[in-house]
Amino acid sequence: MKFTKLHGLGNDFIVIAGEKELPADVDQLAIRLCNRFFGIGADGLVYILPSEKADFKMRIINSDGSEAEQCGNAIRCVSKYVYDHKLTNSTEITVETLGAGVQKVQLNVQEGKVATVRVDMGQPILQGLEVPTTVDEAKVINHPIEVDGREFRFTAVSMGNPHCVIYVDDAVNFDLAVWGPKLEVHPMFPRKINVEFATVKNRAFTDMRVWERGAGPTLACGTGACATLVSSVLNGLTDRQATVSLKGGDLFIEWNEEDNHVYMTGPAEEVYQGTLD
Ligand SMILES: N[C@@H](CCC[C@H](N)C(=O)O)C(=O)O
Repeated sequence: MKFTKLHGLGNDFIVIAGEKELPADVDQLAIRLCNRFFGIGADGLVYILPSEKADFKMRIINSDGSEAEQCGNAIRCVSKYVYDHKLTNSTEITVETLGAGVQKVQLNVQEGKVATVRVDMGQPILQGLEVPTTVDEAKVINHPIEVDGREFRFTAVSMGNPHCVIYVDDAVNFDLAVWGPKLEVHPMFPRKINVEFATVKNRAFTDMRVWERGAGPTLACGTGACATLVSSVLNGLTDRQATVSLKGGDLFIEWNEEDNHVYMTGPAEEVYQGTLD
């Protein structure tokens, strides 16, 4: 079986195309292949499948074997793969996701290859029970949460997958490894959660570090960057267009007032191809 390794700002994926459906043991396969010591190593295993509703379908399995509803960096990688590998010659495509519907993608092609990708990530979900959290409120903004005697305040946003955004003094040096795993499995989050620690630098620029559900600390998270921008607007901290700066690089995020959709623009890169026994 052939695979291709791609990444979006260092959030890396093993991409498999050409299959009709997910294998039955895809959770075990993801755990084995994503292992950085005994496998290929990646944050997730991504399948590009045929779709009845869109040009392509994407499924993403986290490195712990759990399936995610959506992945912003993976959708950029999938978009680059299908164009660069000539599965399409269109620079405007649609990709079906498990939890965020069909997404419209614009490809920026330079010298015959996709350099950056702009994705319509759809409308954010803000109703507390729908994110899901255990808080039954229309919006969960700056809500208290206690972990090991420390109180944080979070804003809940679903981009198809669940996120909680927490503002801290210094996101870049924040101790992700201590607080991330505890918040990920907090009882307030029935399907677990992706945790973003953010520091707003000015109305157009935010530092963010992420602890991902099912994958731990990653260099970047596309849906997490979208959730951070939405949260920052809800908290009155940034404008509706801003750069979210991650460990692996920057994403440009817009939350459009007219259609309520969030748009994400960023790069995707292919690293290598290989064959699995
Ligand atoms: N890295 C991703 C999100 C991947 C899924 C996430 N870990 C989850 O379980 O929801 C992104 O770029 O959005």
